[in-house]
Amino acid sequence: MERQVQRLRQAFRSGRSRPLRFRQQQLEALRRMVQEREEDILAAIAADLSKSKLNAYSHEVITILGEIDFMLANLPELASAKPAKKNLLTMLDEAYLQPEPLGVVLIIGAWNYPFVLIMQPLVGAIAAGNAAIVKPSELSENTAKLLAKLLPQYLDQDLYAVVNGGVAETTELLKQRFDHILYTGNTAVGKIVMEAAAKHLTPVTLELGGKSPCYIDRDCDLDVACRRITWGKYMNCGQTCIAPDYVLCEASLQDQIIQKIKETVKEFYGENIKESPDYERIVNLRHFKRLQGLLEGQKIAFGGETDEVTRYIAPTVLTDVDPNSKVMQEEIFGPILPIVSVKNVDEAISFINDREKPLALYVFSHNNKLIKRVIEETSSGGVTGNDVIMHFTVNSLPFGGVGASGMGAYHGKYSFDTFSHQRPCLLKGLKGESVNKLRYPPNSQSKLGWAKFLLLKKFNRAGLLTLLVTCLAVVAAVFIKEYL
Ligand SMILES: NC(=O)C1=CN([C@@H]2O[C@H](COP(=O)(O)OP(=O)(O)OC[C@H]3O[C@@H](n4cnc5c(N)ncnc54)[C@H](O)[C@@H]3O)[C@@H](O)[C@H]2O)C=CC1
Ligand SMILES: CCCCCCCCCCCCC/C=C/C(=O)O
Repeated sequence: MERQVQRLRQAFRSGRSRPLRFRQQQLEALRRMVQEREEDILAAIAADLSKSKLNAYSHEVITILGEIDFMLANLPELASAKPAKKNLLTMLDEAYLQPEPLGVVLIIGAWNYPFVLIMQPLVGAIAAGNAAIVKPSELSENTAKLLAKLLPQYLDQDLYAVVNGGVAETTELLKQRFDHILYTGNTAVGKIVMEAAAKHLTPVTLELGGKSPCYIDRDCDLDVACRRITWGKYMNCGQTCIAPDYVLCEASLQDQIIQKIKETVKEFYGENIKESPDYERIVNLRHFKRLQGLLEGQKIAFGGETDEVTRYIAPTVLTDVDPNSKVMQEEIFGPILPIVSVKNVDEAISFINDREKPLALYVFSHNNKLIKRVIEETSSGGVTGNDVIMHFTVNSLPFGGVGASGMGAYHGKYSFDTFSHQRPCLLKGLKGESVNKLRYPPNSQSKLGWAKFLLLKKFNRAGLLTLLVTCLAVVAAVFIKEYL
């Protein structure tokens, strides 16, 4: 592994990944890969997650094609130097921010959206001019194998590599020195990644999970709210990092919500959910058993059927859930939706604030002021009002967590920035020493006065005019002294 990282570092140092034309070519090759190998990609995702090809396309492929198109359309602007504001001491100089690639970056993906979670960060890493190693999850082995086969066929092999494997291989990989690590997965492993990165002072982006709450206000269209929640909760069989984890609402709403979600489940998946091409399965037996454990001792409003052989768990709603029960202590990551009753929005806000900061927060209400208040008085990675999941799809919004749900963010411009260093550059000429004398020793009261004036003074319009005249006078004096 050490050799592999060295090989990538050498290729990065050659400067090959930097020219915009090269980055564009690699992104175009990536798009060609997705288009030409679409069938293989859909089949791999389908096999990993018991997912229909149609859903594999809309959950994963669309996102990546959109991200590549965004980068290709915006790369020249994103990569360009941005002029910076100057102070009076540097007003004749050139000041700008120059985005530069970080070097060799590592991207570690999770199994639940195995294609998106590798490809979307990779698009950002390439666009920003880096070399990259990607490590897909071993739990989604079909997609992992396919990525290891396809990426070298389309991308520059000296700059981009795939490492496959489980804990042992990832542990070995994490011993190497990288210039950035973007990790997606659970919080416990997030800490392991951060600890390993600290040994090399490598910055990290951690895309973690958490329990994303969903508050339903009394003043709300419950039909619409329940349809949207049903979609976001049971998509991918609940194995979505930003799925609504649990519902908070007043006790009087509980029965209606249960009824409406039940009707929507029937509308979406039919009478026989097991036969529905739109309903996935739990990824493996360990997670299946974990989820079965969360159902123990709970009051099941509907659903609750399980089948170990196919790892099927029916869309389930739990009612009157005790906030101290196990299902409310860990991220559910499955098709189980607990409803916890609260007296009012104040109690909902306290409930949310008493727990770790979630990755997403959802509020449903006709009352925009209430939505804004919940946003104002809580914290979370992202928010969608009157819907779920959808903030993920807006690539002008950074995607990431806060506190225990992660650090850093990506998507669109934010991916480019995550994998770039914004290098501050100040370019001065070699003239103007008479002004510079103000900052050279020996210091004096009058020099300090000038320094205060030039660096601290705030000007109104009239002041600015006076200043302009003063500056012109200074420039004229300098000019006369140095040239005449
Ligand atoms: N914030 C986000 O964008 C997302 C967050 N997630 C979160 O990820 C979690 C689910 O993913 P996991 O089950 O963790 O996926 P996972 O089991 O696929 O693990 C994630 C990655 O970590 C590696 N890994 C596992 N154990 C390791 C160890 N001891 N040392 C080093 N590397 C190790 C795996 O090989 C894999 O590549 C959920 O909490 C979910 O909310 C999932 C998707 C997106
Ligand atoms: C008109 C069709 C619109 C289809 C929109 C589909 C949006 C699906 C978004 C998938 C969400 C993936 C979220 C990934 C989170 C995670 O990695 O867990």
